[in-house]
Amino acid sequence: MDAFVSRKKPRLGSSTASSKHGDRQETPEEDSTDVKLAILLSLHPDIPQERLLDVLVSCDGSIEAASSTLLSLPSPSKKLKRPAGVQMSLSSHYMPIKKEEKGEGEEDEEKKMLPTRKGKTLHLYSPEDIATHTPCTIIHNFLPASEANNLLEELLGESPTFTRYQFQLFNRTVQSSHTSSLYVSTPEDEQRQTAEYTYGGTYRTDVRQVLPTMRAVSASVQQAVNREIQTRIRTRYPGGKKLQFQAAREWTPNAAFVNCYAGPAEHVGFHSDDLTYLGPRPVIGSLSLGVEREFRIRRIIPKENTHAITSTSTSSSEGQIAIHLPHNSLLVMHAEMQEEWKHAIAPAQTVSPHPLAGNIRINITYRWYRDSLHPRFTPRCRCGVHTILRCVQRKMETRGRYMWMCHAGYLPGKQGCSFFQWAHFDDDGDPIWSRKANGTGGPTLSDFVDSGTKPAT
Ligand SMILES: O=C(O)CCC(=O)C(=O)O
Ligand SMILES: [Fe+2]
Repeated sequence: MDAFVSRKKPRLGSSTASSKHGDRQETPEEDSTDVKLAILLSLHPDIPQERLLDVLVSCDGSIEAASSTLLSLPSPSKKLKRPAGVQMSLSSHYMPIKKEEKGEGEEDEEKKMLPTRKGKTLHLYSPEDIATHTPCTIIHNFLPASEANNLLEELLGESPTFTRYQFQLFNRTVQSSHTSSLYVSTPEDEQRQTAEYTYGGTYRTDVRQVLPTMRAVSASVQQAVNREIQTRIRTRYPGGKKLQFQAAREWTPNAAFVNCYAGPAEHVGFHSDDLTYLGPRPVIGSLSLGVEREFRIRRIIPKENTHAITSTSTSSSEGQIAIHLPHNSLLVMHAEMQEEWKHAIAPAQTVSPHPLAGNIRINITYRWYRDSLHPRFTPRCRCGVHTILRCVQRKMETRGRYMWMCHAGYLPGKQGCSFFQWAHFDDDGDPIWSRKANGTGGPTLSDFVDSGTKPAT
């Protein structure tokens, strides 16, 4: 939620949003969002605080713009699930850009400018539009229908015991609106995840072993995601080459957050996924089941300062993009996503019930935790909490650089030790340590797909 910062707040010790789930990445340069939120709350007392915050983010922190956006929103009773009159294809909206701006490895730029506007949301449905205008690609009807239903039922069976994570927001401890759980491949990994990995500075207690259908499906996810990555590199990245710090190796998921949104109001606010174990330029495979919901994305780095790639219109005047995620769709968040965009699942006023799930949406985000970023290797700060990896997003002079920093300042009742260290990576995104790392070798997480054959180290 760092898009609306206009003045600096103390580096550490002041609270901001952070999560057990570990999926929020916010820079230390954030400011008095609480003041802005309080003003908005006084102007719009009937609108939930989280909604106000989302709109404030989408308006770059401008109270005036947020307030007029809120006034123009339909009242709850009028809101439609799929907005009427919304474009189903963008072909009629393309605006040409100059030929000389074309990059090698990029598709024809003629079609690429996107009519997003601040405070407005552009709805995208087709895989072609999504690939062209966002850092994501989507595969609809990804699994055979019966397998998708089996997976949905398997996870619906588990979801009543999922938990809400807690995080700090404006000096208050609040709970996530939706529930989730973390899945890994083996019982040993379950144990390691609870004992060794921290999320937002605390250990996770709710870690589970992948269930049979989920494991079976992982192979298809792995295959499809790797295919999408290669297509993306070939067709969209400068010179047809992977991005700097993007892994060169095959993407092999070994951890997955399963999210449950039980009803239209459950949502997740704008965030970037935590890079601490994924490393820079990560790719995430996100499988949606049950009720269709809107995945909102918003660019946070001006296009001219990015490493790439997807050609949307120019930076600061862009609004949000909503990607519609129907049952059985696989969304791939590509390597440009986490550092340059934020994403959210927007609250909905209504949803169309799904025959098996009712009003519930289940989502699996398949992730690849790098062995080289196991917490035994990463820097420890003076207060004993694992450091977290962040990318500088706002500060112009250091934008795009990575840093290890203390997370304690974001925990309830804890002041950070202000530990800070620049992070260095090789071209494939594995860390280069200036001093000897904290540990050498040792067990790492097993891959979902071939954990049976991978030697236990
Ligand atoms: O539910 C989704 O599609 C996204 C969830 C998400 O952003 C996350 O788990 O980090
Ligand atoms: Fe996320």
